[in-house]
Amino acid sequence: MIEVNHVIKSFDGIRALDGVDMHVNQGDVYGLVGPNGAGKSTIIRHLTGIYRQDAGEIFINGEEIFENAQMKGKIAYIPDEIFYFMQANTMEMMRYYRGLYASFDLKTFYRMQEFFPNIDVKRNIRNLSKGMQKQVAFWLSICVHPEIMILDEPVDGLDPVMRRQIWNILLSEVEERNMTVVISSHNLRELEDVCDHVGIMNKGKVMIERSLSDLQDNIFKIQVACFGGIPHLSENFKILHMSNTGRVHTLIVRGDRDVAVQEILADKGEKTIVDILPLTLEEIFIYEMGGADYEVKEILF
Ligand SMILES: Nc1ncnc2c1ncn2[C@@H]1O[C@H](COP(=O)(O)OP(=O)(O)OP(=O)(O)O)[C@@H](O)[C@H]1O
Repeated sequence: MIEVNHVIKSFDGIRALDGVDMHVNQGDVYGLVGPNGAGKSTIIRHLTGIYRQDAGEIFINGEEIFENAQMKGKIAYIPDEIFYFMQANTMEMMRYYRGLYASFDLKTFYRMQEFFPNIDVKRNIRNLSKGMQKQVAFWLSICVHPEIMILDEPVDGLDPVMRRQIWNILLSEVEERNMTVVISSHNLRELEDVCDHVGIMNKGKVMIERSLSDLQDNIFKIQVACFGGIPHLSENFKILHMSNTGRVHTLIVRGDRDVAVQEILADKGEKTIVDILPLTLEEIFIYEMGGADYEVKEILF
């Protein structure tokens, strides 16, 4: 269980984190999304005990993480920019991980070698491609059998087959051992397939935190074919976006979908055609960020 209560962090007077609240239960696969500079990597560096917050609380399984070596031994972290020692090859890094993590499982290391056929374990890792370096980081981290895995842009730079493989391995660890996963990524299409919870960050805060299914239930696209102008919805709904083509109106709405249909039929008559369409995580992100004043601007020349 990860609990973050009102965490604040400033760098040179700039607030990178401005009161972050975040909750991740054991066994959750939690996707952390947000625009560039939202504070995702900064909060991740707090969850891994690299940074100490200026204010607020961070508890992992009820314990503070900063300078808590025992708790850090239960967490595997793959940063966006991976560090390897100069001249080290995969075997040497594996021995380093074994020394660092009591839970490192040598059998898993050799068993998993077949998943990474392109990695020459005797070759200097720094000479491997960026994607191969990511593979090694993932391979070593999985062998730790961590309670919590924290990943910053985990599949960035990996080819499609390897991406699928990495997600499969990750999800089977979640299923078999109830591992908790926090993933920061801009690849919302892939996150949607693996995450069960989502936190949307903006300007140093988590502005929305929900299960993915709740999030998708609560915001939807509604298409209404009707005469007599824009369909009306009560104040119980927030309309995030509206457009129309002829007499077909498309609304992106936050609220209860059944009630929305009832209200539109009451407003426009029973013969009105109302169609409800689910939104992808990427669409939800774009519309929610539009409401938070960060939207795709029309380009006019
Ligand atoms: N070590 C640092 N020193 C100074 N400013 C920092 C430092 N780390 C982060 N920041 C600032 O904190 C803010 C949040 O940065 P962060 O890297 O956490 O964003 P992010 O959400 O991970 O962005 P991205 O999606 O681009 O990776 C930015 O304004 C960044 O410039």
